[in-house]
Amino acid sequence: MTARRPLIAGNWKMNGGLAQVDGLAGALARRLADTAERPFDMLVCPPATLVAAVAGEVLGSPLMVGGQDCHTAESGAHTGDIAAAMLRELGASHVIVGHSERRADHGEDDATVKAKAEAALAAGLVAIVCIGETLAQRDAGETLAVNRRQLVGSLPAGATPANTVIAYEPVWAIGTGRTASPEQAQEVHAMIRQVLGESLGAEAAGAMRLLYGGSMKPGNAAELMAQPDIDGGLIGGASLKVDDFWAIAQAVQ
Ligand SMILES: O=C(CO)COP(=O)(O)O
Repeated sequence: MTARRPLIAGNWKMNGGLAQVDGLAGALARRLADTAERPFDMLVCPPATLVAAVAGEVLGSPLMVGGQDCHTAESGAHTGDIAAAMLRELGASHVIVGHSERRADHGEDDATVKAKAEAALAAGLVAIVCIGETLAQRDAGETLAVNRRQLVGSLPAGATPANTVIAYEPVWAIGTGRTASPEQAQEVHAMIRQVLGESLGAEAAGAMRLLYGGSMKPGNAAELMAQPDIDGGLIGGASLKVDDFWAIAQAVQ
């Protein structure tokens, strides 16, 4: 089995301002620089308005910067939208696509998410493709089927372990303080890796990073990331506090 380097990714969502450029991103970059042993990669995804400032702040440090969304097109008449290449030009290396909040708030379906992920790859960004079931779907016993459908429908053509990360984020666990149990998360992650194997082959599936997201905190990160198919976290609320985000990274074994 290929060793997968854990990825600790923070999704700031629509939070943060100029104060967080130094106070959050800068602080994390300094901690990373001061840490000799660092068995993980770390990424922050601030709002688009802060990507350039954060990228400038952390330049030369191991801390990576990503966007939270991109358009499917390279450019054009799409008021208010952002192209993947624009994020890349600012210094971003990653972009989140298909977050459940965007699927809900902006009606993004799997085909749109796939097109966004492909736009990200074309621009040289790593796509973090999000999937996850609602509580109603889980209660109806549809968890594995829903996640399989979303994964197959959202996976970009040309996905490799180097350019694509999958994030499993059960909608009912996001921002609720109610996290999936390690067993619940692992069950879905194992299915994801199996489905990836069917479309990409066993070697690529074994090397691709699968993140868990949904109320990941310092107190539950270790047991989640100890699961065989969980390779890090996509963290919302706890990524807005330097100490909490750092503590989650320290939970990597
Ligand atoms: O949606 C998430 C990350 O993308 C998870 O958010 P919380 O960590 O706040 O539950």
